[in-house]
Amino acid sequence: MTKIFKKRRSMLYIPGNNPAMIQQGGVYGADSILLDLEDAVALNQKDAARILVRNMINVIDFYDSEVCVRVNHLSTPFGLADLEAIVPLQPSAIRYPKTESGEEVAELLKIIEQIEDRHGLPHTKMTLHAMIETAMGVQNVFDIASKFDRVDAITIGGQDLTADMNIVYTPDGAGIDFARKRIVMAAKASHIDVIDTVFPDVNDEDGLRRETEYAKRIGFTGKAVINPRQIEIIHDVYTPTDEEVRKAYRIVKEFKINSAAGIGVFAIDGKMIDAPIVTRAEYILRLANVTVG
Ligand SMILES: CC(=O)SCCNC(=O)CCNC(=O)[C@H](O)C(C)(C)COP(=O)(O)OP(=O)(O)OC[C@H]1O[C@@H](n2cnc3c(N)ncnc32)[C@H](O)[C@@H]1OP(=O)(O)O
Ligand SMILES: O=C([O-])CC(=O)C(=O)O
Ligand SMILES: [Mg+2]
Repeated sequence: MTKIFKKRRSMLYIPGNNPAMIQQGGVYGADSILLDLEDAVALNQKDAARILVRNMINVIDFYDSEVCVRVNHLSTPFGLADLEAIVPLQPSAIRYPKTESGEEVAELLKIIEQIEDRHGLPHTKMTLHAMIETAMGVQNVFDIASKFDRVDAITIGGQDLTADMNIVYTPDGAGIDFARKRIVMAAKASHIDVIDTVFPDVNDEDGLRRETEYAKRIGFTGKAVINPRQIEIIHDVYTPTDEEVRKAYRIVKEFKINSAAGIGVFAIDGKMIDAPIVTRAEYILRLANVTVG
């Protein structure tokens, strides 16, 4: 099953203990909202955040945004309570932090499914996003990405990963470049979404654009966001330009005509067109919601 074309360019974190931000969360047009019970919430606010998210999630209008909840890790005193409170409400996805192995995902899914069984819920509606943000997670990422139908996205958490590696997070991303590429490859081999880490300086628009363009170039399908001001830049980077769409349309159209005439390879403006180039063009058209008649 190919699940990679879900529209998930931007995923906006909202601290789970901030009712005003949650209330407003849907108006910014993010593709996804990430209601956070984990690192945006102070230890002494964990219970309050869980109750707030539980009470607000199904009464607030988040418009067209997909709604996901980031829970705490099961090794903390909060993880199980988070799942018990949130799974019955069936957000679009649970984002699970610091995922380190396929065994851990299997254990997590077992707990989620037991909760769903108790509430008479199917095991098919809500998905799981595994965050890869430790060196061990990077080592085991293919198992995490490929073994479970319910894992429909993986993400890199650059802040935690650099902390785990005892290195400094730098805007050039040098320390996490290997991890980024390895995580992308695991996602591509598993045909799931792959979301880049947050860009922490909300005032540095050029830096955000540069990092997003790089992440897109190496294969990420979207990016986590900490502030509404970051959404527009990310959508701009991830939305094909008119020129790209026109070019892709021409490639697919001429490919159809040529294939009908038994021709598999031809040239447009001197550049060779064959099957993989058509596949890339079709991807652009799908992102732009354009069909070739
Ligand atoms: C490493 C990690 O785990 S990252 C994920 C966890 N971190 C988070 O969730 C952080 C979320 N972001 C934030 O808390 C804030 O954006 C900060 C602290 C980064 C910056 O705060 P500020 O400089 O005060 O933001 P700013 O001045 O741009 O806020 C403007 C408006 O946007 C709102 N806003 C800011 N961030 C968010 C957000 N993430 N979600 C929804 N609304 C937001 C503010 O409430 C404010 O609304 P108002 O004008 O109605 O009062
Ligand atoms: O990038 C994210 O999604 C935020 C995060 O948890 C991290 O960087 O550790
Ligand atoms: Mg993290």
